[in-house]
Amino acid sequence: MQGKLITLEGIDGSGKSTVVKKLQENSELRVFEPVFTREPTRGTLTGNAVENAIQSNTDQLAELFLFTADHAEHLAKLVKPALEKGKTVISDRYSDSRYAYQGITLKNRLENPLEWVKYLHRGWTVVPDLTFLFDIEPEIAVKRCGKRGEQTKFEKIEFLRGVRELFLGLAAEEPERFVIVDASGSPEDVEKKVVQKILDFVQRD
Ligand SMILES: Nc1ncnc2c1ncn2[C@@H]1O[C@H](COP(=O)(O)OP(=O)(O)OP(=O)(O)O)[C@@H](O)[C@H]1O
Ligand SMILES: Cc1cn([C@H]2C[C@H](O)[C@@H](COP(=O)(O)O)O2)c(=O)[nH]c1=O
Repeated sequence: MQGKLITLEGIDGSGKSTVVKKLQENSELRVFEPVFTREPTRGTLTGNAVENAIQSNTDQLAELFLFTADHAEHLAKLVKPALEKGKTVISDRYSDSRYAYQGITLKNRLENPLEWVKYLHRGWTVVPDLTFLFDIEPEIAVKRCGKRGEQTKFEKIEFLRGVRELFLGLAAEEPERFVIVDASGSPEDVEKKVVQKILDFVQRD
């Protein structure tokens, strides 16, 4: 039986990675031996190329193709093999980040960047079964990012305001796939909401 793909999305500083670390230590989830992963990937040719692109003044269209190449490698080498073995895969960021972030970075390059980026994925990507959208005010998120050290070009309030709106629009288009989580609470509160929903979802079938 095909495994389930669960993704966590949200603007920088919304607390996804903090909750993922808690999910990895959660004894109730450990029973399902989920495969934890992320985009951009780490320690891969494509992930390293993306990391370099983020740190430099890369052309936004080139950056989109690098993120998308990383997604293709991620699908081929990790996501699809795990799902085919019936594993539950939990990814910290996935394609909805590309739609939301590059939907903004490319807004002056393409007529309808969000739709074009979605089209780029059509026919070969794997659509998640369940996506948690960590929703938070960009002002709070950027303040959190500030506490953890150097900031990337994406961690700017006005930019993240646009990204947040695109994320919320994606969730409104697919209410059966998205669970919007108020990410302004404590890590423990957010983790509790996410864990319960995952348990309900994985045990449902
Ligand atoms: N619920 C929370 N309340 C207060 N601070 C938090 C909360 N969750 C995470 N943080 C802090 O905010 C910062 C960003 O958290 P984290 O890295 O988990 O966010 P993220 O969504 O994964 O960000 P990015 O997408 O940029 O990696 C960290 O310093 C973390 O300790
Ligand atoms: C997958 C993906 C990510 N991004 C952006 C979002 C973040 O600002 C950075 C790195 O992500 P991390 O969670 O902080 O490691 O990259 C993007 O613009 N497009 C994407 O497809």
